[in-house]
Amino acid sequence: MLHSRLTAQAKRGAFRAALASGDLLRLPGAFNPLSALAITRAGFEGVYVSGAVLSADLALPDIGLTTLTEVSRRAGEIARVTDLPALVDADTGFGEPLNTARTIQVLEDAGLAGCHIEDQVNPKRCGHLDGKSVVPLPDALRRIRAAADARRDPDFVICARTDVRALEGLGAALDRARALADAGADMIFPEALANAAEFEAMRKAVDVPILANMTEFGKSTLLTTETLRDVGVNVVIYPVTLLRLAMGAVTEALSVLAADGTQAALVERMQTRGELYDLLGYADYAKFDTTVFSHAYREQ
Ligand SMILES: C[C@](O)(C(=O)O)[C@H](CC(=O)O)C(=O)O
Ligand SMILES: [Mg+2]
Repeated sequence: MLHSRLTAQAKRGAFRAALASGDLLRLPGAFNPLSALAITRAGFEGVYVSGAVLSADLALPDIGLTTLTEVSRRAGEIARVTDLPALVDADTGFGEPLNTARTIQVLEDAGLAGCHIEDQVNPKRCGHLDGKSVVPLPDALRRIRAAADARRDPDFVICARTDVRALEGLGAALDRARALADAGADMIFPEALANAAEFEAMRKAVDVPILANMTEFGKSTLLTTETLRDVGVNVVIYPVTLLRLAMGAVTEALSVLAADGTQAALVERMQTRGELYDLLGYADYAKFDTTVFSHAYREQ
């Protein structure tokens, strides 16, 4: 009931330990707190909070329009319902290095286990689209140093994302990843690597954990968990997968509803009332209510 019994600190400690284990941690993107419950129930190792999903949820494109307040609030709502660690997309840090420092503290307070900060120029865009650009290396390093210095819980994971691969090639991405790790990044998110061989090269280039972004309709081949494990990836995110599936179902359902004049044909594909209540832990709330009621009754 109320879902998470763990403090944010405990989740961060567990995330650190899991990263150090060398196992592959799978983090599907939650599009709301309820989907975070489903991810938890399904046995995944963590929850990802995507900037693309958060923007889309507000009916906005992913071009840096969302604010720290919006992101931290939604990410906090998601993080608090699960015992799993939640990693959030903090885009470019929401401003200059001083803003990035504040971002880290706000996200710590919101109960996140970590976040990633990228080296794109503002306004940023999806890492799998053309036309993006990155800041010079010294600026990228300043963002990461500011983030690392600001953190109060040493277990809060600061992941540095570099978007250099799609712009300057793999060699430049490997160089930048090394420099970001030296500047204090706990993990590297090399955006838009092409294939398994490139992840393998990244694995060899840095000593810190690396993250693979298995987003659909992008520049990266969709690799299986088996392949990702083989090349030594530590974290895999499926950032927009659940939202894309849900919106696919929504779009189709609307046309069936409009055509048939009833949702009857759709019912068998729905999560049932019973399944929803089970996921929510409805029975536990009812039990709690009874306890409160009996207690109050005895007092009278
Ligand atoms: C990971 C990402 O930053 C996100 O916001 O989820 C996006 C995902 C996407 O747009 O498919 C990105 O890769 O830039
Ligand atoms: Mg993003």
